[in-house]
Amino acid sequence: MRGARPKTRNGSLNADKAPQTKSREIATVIRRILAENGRDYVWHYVFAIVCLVAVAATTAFTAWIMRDVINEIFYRQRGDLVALICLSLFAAFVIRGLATYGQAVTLAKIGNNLVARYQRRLFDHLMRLGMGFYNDTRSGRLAAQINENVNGVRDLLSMTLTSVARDAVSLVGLIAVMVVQDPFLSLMSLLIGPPLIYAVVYLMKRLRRATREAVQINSRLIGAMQEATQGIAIVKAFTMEDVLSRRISELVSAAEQRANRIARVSERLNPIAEILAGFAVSGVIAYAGYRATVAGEPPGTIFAFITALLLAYDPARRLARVQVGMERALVNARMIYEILDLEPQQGDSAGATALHVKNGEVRFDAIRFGYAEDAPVLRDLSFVAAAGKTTAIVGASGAGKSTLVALLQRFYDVDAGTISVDGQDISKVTKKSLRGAIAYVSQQPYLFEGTIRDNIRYGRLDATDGEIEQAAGLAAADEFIRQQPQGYDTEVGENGVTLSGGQRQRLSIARAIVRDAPILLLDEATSALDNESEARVQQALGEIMQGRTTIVIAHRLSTVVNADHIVVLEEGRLAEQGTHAQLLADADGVYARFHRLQGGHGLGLVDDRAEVEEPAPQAPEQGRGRKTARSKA
Ligand SMILES: Nc1ncnc2c1ncn2[C@@H]1O[C@H](COP(=O)(O)OP(=O)(O)OP(=O)(O)O)[C@@H](O)[C@H]1O
Repeated sequence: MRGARPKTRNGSLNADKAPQTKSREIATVIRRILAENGRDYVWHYVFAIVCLVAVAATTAFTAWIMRDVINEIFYRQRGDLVALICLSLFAAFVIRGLATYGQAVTLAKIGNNLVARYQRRLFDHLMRLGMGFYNDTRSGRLAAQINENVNGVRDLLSMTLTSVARDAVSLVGLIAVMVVQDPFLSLMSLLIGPPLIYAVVYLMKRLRRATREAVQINSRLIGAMQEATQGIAIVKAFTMEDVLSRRISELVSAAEQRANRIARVSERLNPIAEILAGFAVSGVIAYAGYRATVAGEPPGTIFAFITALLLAYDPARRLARVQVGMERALVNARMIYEILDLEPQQGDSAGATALHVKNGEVRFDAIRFGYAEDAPVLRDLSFVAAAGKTTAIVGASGAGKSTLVALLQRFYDVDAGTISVDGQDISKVTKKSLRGAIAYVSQQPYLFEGTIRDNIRYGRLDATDGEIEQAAGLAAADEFIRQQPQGYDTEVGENGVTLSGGQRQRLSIARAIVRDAPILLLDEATSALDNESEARVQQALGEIMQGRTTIVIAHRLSTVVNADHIVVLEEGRLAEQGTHAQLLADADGVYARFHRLQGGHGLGLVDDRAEVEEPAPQAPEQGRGRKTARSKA
């Protein structure tokens, strides 16, 4: 059952592993990209290939025709052929221009569509990955890596196509022209092939590691910048600007160094290729010059040969370079597939059915759970949150309260025991139906890009505007929403920065009200609320708790006192449970002890004096409780 826990780290993006890429992996990855996407682009590819072959053919033709230009026009003085040769040359250039345009636009279209496809696919996949993945992955870094890598998938395909269909075909055509014109000279020129291939293979190896490191450092840098700007208030409050600037500056330097290293390695190909080409061209000219001067050979053949040789140099250099570029694209594509190949966790079990909630009783039965194998967080925990009642969970920080709430929503799977809703094991029902039956108000409300109305509507997508406004009214949010510049249609800033903590909290309560779910999970906010808005939030929560099974991680004394049932956790175990009065009655109990020692401030409780109704005195210790309560009045 153990699922999306740190084990997913194995597939996490931060692993700094060196890729064991073999050259056939390029073929494997390209085959996979083609198998997954190729079918939809067949006609686009056919058109692009026709264009690329036209480019190659016209290029070879311009070299070929040079022999007739020299021999027929200049050497034999055939004026009648001038028009024909010039027209055919002009036609070749026109065709080449149009074909180049056609292939470039088609390839760009395929490439852009591929990028869009992979972006959609990645996001859909990310939404399905378990919480364990997000525990291990920094969101800014992830976004930067996706952005950087997704282009690699596009480049890999377009580079392959361009290099194979245009450059390889051009090269073959031009070599054919060379061989037909002069086989001996061709052999001489082709001698530079083996050292060039050796240089490419050597450089590719060097480049592979540098590329992966560069992607990782760049995404770390962009992620760090994003985190610094997101936490700008803390940065300023703690005057962290200089420290962060220094840290970012180190990352910037590292990224700069990697980029320089990549440039040095990949650009090394240019001087190597130039030297080899210079060797071939000067060798050919020397030999041809000898034949022309000593043997008196007409210049046409040699001229056509040299034209073909010079024209062949470009595609040959590009083909060599494309190998280097492909190496980078391959690293990018592999990193994309590392994310896509991560198994989504907490999938629905085979034969999972929809959860049917009648009363909404939630039962935790002998739960055991830990985020890591050898660090249990919850141990043999059993209790029942009665249908339609409020159950408060209290316990010291780190006792496992939030973990409990996460398990009920199946963010993680339990290691042992069962959680059931109305007798149905939650691991055997669909996640969608389970989460559909739960409305969750988190301690730190999260607002998404969009308007206030959109943010409330995320509770239930088919909610009408009327229902949204009614929910906002119940959450005591309607008034401040109407005071916003565009009312309900006001765009919220990033995570609602333009709203106060209390306002954000009330919007998230409105979202939960709109959901209209039978089970309510509340992680009470203790911060960011002034007395007035806290009272309003309390009142709003009171509204929606009516008649629903509510499990609340209680921080306020009033919530605990008024709860129907209190569950006290200690180091992941059930320490005791009962009502406030029952728990206080046991003077040696954990709850009473904390209450006594800390006068109501213990157990993570907040002293919200104005809210607390004085409980009936039942035990001597309760006198202290009352004292606290009374002093609040
Ligand atoms: N995502 C996580 N990965 C690993 N360990 C975690 C994770 N979340 C929580 N823990 C650990 O699990 C234990 C219980 O944490 P939990 O958040 O459930 O406590 P809590 O009772 O809600 O605390 P608080 O009142 O401070 O929010 C802690 O020791 C914590 O370090």
